[in-house]
Amino acid sequence: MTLSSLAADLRAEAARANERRALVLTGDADATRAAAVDAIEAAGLPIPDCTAVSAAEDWPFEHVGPRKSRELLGRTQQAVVLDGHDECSPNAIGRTVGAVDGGGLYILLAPDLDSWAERHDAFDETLAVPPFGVDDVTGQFRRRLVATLREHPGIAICDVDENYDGPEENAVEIQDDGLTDPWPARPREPPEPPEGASFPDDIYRACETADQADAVRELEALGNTAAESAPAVIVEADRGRGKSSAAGLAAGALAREGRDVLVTAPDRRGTYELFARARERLEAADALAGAGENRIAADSGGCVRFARPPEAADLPDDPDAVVVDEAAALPVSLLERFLDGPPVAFCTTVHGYEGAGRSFDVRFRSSLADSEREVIDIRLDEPIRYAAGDPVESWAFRALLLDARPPVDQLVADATPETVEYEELTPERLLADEHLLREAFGLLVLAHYRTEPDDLVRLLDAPNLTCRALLHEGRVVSIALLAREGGLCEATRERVYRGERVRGNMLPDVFTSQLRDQDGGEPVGYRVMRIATHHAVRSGGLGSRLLGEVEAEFRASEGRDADLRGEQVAHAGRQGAGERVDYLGVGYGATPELLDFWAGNGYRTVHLSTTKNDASGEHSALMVRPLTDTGADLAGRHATWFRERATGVITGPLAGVDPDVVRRALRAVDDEAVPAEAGLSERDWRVVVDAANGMGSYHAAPAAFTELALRELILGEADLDAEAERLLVEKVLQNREWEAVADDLDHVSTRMTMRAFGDACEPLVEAYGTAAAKAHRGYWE
Ligand SMILES: CC(=O)SCCNC(=O)CCNC(=O)[C@H](O)C(C)(C)COP(=O)(O)OP(=O)(O)OC[C@H]1O[C@@H](n2cnc3c(N)ncnc32)[C@H](O)[C@@H]1OP(=O)(O)O
Ligand SMILES: Nc1ncnc2c1ncn2[C@@H]1O[C@H](COP(=O)(O)OP(=O)(O)OP(=O)(O)O)[C@@H](O)[C@H]1O
Repeated sequence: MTLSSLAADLRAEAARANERRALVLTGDADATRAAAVDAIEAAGLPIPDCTAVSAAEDWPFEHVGPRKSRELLGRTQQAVVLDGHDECSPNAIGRTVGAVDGGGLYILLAPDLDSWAERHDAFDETLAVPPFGVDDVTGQFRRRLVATLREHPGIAICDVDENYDGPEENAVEIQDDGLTDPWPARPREPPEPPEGASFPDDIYRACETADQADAVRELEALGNTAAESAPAVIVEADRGRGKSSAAGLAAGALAREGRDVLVTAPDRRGTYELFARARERLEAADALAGAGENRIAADSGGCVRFARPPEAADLPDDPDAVVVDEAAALPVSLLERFLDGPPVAFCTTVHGYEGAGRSFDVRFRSSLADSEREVIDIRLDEPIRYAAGDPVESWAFRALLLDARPPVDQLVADATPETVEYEELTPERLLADEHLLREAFGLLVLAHYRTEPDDLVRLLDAPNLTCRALLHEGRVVSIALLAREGGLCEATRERVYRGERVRGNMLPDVFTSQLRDQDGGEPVGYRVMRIATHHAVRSGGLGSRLLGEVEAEFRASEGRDADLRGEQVAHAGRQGAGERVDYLGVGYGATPELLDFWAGNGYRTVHLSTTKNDASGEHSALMVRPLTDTGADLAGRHATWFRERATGVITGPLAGVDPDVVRRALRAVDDEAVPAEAGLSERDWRVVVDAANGMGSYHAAPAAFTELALRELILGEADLDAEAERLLVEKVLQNREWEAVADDLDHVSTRMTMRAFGDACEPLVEAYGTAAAKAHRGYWE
């Protein structure tokens, strides 16, 4: 069999079953590239519908660079060539494989499969974070990838000779023909418009599958603005089931009725299909009044418009309905904000390339249940691009662990801090036990809305990462992914101080370049990149136990020789085994609950970022738990600097932040960062004492109140209740107007707020007042 006939057979079989087939061409880079073009021609695939993702540029069809694979998301092509010679990232595989249509070919180019794992490519370079070099990156992911390619049906593997000069010669050795002799696909019946539907028939006739028509029928609820409790429609599907299109058809129908539909998604490009469907429906009804980049308008006055997630959550211009596409890739705190608005649809990919529907389910369902919303669930199963059971999709799920999930609830329900074992999950251990790997990765996916296939390589191959877990009867119930940071040599520290970025060293980078600490990159820290406890056993102390175990393990390094540091660590093997660790740290999107968790485990605030995370709208909190004297020095000076800049940044860039975030971040600042004396003058104290007695005003000595508020929010010696603390944050630190504070605290009048402010001053005088201050109290008695 020649490459030509194999390509033609694969294509014919794919077309018959409306499935895809994969063709892996291995060997010399140029030879495999030439063979890929020949295979596409021999298969008779139309050139305009083919794309190569490759660092090489000489292709007879569309070509995108290896870092631009995102451009294929949501698109449909007849063939996609992923050129793995220069780099091969799981994200690129995930994004490209879903773009191939039924009847098409997915072509993967790779070096010799037996030695692929040992080679280093450009993607490996991104994993080699200082002080590690690319040689420290292992090839475990590729080893596993090769095994899955060899095991799965529907995947042809051919070795291409270095002197390849045409598909008809014997220049290709077929290792596996990948043919499965499938049943022909059953023809798809066009769906009928359902009875009693309120959207016009043409909307339903435009649906591709019965599942999609059912989804659109349920999405009619978005027009239900009169309902007592506005509905929340959840649309879940794997990729390519037409959920974005369903939302687009519904949005088009609503706009035609004159409704204002606000659409949001983590990435504007991902809403291309949604807008395309809405626009087609308006055009078909001759109702399109205009189309701009982020807005299409109907002649009824309705529209479909896009806003980025944090802005959309403010519900600009009061939309009549909201569609959140790829909702699983957004943080829950942001999704919750849509529950205060009009009818809303959340569309999520169940087994996606970024964010997973399962995690959305686990994390967001309880918020939905607590809301007043009527919840309508829709699931689309029938694939549109290709038939159900497509072997290439099955392979991609397995190879990238897209369907990895934590253990089922029943197996871990009895886990407590007493029943679990603390363990290091080494890549070798995870690879030897596919169950464990799936459970561990499944739990990590839950930990963070942005976990993506590339994280699998990081887990298996990155020299700076290490994984610890608690296991209950062999099942992972709590997991932490730790990144080794710092220990940078002087030259690197100097470069960072001068503004150069240093990869994979988040805390040292912020300490040095943003916070101007020339020595901030010297101590060695382990940053908790991700931590997650199985949802069935949260709040049972497991997360804290895991952090406690990590601390005990790394604290044991205290007595170690401090000479084994810096660049030398790279030679000490993965994660620099044996070096002394100065601190544990963490940086995360700050919410009141998470701040409590970290503070409760002894982590102390050293920074609150002044800019918001693009996707979540949250500010990052950076916290540190020192383990050695060097770590304590670092933590101590940063805590002091944070206290010193706190008033300036809280009145400025953090003025709009949730006061509970500010309160808890400040309470987690080390008490040592606060000077022994409050430093108020006698007159300042008189103003404060008078304020406590309802006289004078905050404006008589704002700096004195600011100093006292900050002191109390860190030390808590006056033991104010939560409401009084919020008042101090909003009025004194964030400098909001009395009306705004009264409104936010649900006070009936500003007078009530001012009185509450006076009441809060009394315990401050008691806790921190000088003798003279206390004496002045006598004046009012
Ligand atoms: C770097 C990062 O990864 S930050 C992101 C952390 N991970 C996540 O948010 C993933 C989802 N959440 C989880 O997996 C868990 O809630 C964790 C890891 C945050 C905490 O693990 P648990 O095993 O529940 O911790 P543990 O039982 O020791 O402590 C729970 C305490 O943390 C706090 N807490 C933190 N997050 C939450 C939350 N979402 N809801 C309620 N309490 C929370 C509370 O103070 C809670 O105490 P309580 O139950 O008495 O109210
Ligand atoms: N009703 C429809 N009319 C025309 N094309 C459709 C329709 N529904 C789906 N498609 C096509 O099928 C493909 C998948 O649809 P869509 O993007 O809506 O699905 P999805 O579930 O959001 O998938 P993904 O997560 O891959 O973007 C797209 O190429 C789209 O053009």
